[in-house]
This record gives sequence, C-alpha cells and structure tokens, in this order.
Amino acid sequence: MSVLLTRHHELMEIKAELAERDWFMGTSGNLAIKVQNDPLQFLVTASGKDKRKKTNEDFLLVDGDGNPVGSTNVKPSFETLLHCEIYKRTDAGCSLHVHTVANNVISELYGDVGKVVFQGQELIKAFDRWDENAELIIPIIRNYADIPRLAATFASFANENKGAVLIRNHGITAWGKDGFEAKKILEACEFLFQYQLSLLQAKAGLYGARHLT
Ligand SMILES: CSCCC(=O)C(=O)COP(=O)(O)O
Ligand SMILES: [Zn+2]
Repeated sequence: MSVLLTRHHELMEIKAELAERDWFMGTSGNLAIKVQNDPLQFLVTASGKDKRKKTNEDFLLVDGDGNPVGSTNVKPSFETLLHCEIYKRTDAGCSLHVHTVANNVISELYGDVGKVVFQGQELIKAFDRWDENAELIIPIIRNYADIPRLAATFASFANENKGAVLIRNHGITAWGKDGFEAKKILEACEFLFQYQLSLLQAKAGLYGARHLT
C-alpha cells in the first residue's frame, strides 16, 4: 500500500474513534496527518463537513502552505494553517483539533493566566513527564478570528514534537509523532480537563455543604 493510502486509512480510523467519543459537535474539529516531508504534504479534513459521517471526500492532500495538491471538490479545513505550523516547526506526524465542553470551560477558567498547569497526575506521563514533581503546562491562546493571526500566535507554542495548545473558548490542538501518539496526547488532555472540572465541582459542593450546616 502507498504511504498516502496508509496515512489515509490511519486518519480515517482516528476520525471514526473521535466521532465515537462525540468530539465533533456542530461540524467542529479537524484532523491532519503527514504524508511526506520535502516538499511537505499532509492530509487534512475537508472544511465544514460533519466529521462523524464517513464519505468519499473526507480528506484532501495539501502542501506546506495549506493549498490543495491536485484537483479536488472540497476545501481544506479553515484551520489548516495551524496544522502547517506544527509540521513546519516540529517532527510531528499527526495533529488533531477538537472542540469539547471540557476544553472550552478549562480554556475560559484559566484563559486570563494564559495556561493551565497539571502536577501530580499520572496521565501527564503521556507527555513524557515522568518525574514525580513534573508539571505539565498547556498554553491557552486568544481565539483570533483571523486565521493567519491565530496560526502565528499558535506557532510560538508549537516547538516540541508532541504537545497541545488550548484556544480560548474554541478547542484544543494536540500533536505527536504519529496518529497513535497524537490521539494519546489528546485523550490525556481531555481526561485532565474533565478531572479538573470534577474536582472544582466537588470542592464547590463541599464548600456549599459546609455553609448549609
Ligand atoms: C462550526 S466549528 C467552526 C470552525 C472550527 O473551529 C472547526 O474546528 C471546524 O472547521 P473546519 O473548516 O475544519 O470544518
Ligand atoms: Zn476549531
């Protein structure tokens, strides 16, 4: 099988798994996987589609500037430039962007400080943070409507081969060396966000209960 077909199949499977988690609400989300370096080419989801559905035109091949390679009936994701930044600046092979309620609420809660920090959580090992006192810092950037501006802001945080950036009240983009790793990073982030929200809720409940008695 050609590299293109192999990567296409890989991305199709990741898309199906994320769809099963219901992480593509309201046509949100976009996924990309690198096919080759030099010149850079990667597959990216077509814009504006319901990513829960499987069609013959779910992905298209784009170049390092995010322009389609060859003729196609579909448009690349509106946010393709963010994926371009990842592949230009790192050795990542796959990048995934989803909007979830948990990632949006976390981005709003911690947006003013520009980051959310996790420590003492087993799942930060997904980012290769093995030390007992290690911290995981996930940057939170402003959701510029102008995509080149959003991509330029995002670019300054795309400097490791695996990572994640929250876009405030928008979603998360996570990446890794291949599809397996990018999905692992994304899932670990979503776990940590849900944990943090549950913890804050539990603490608020305890505080409220103490004031009732
Ligand atoms: C309706 S979601 C707004 C656009 C967005 O943030 C997104 O993730 C999906 O855009 P795409 O062009 O990739 O379909
Ligand atoms: Zn988005």
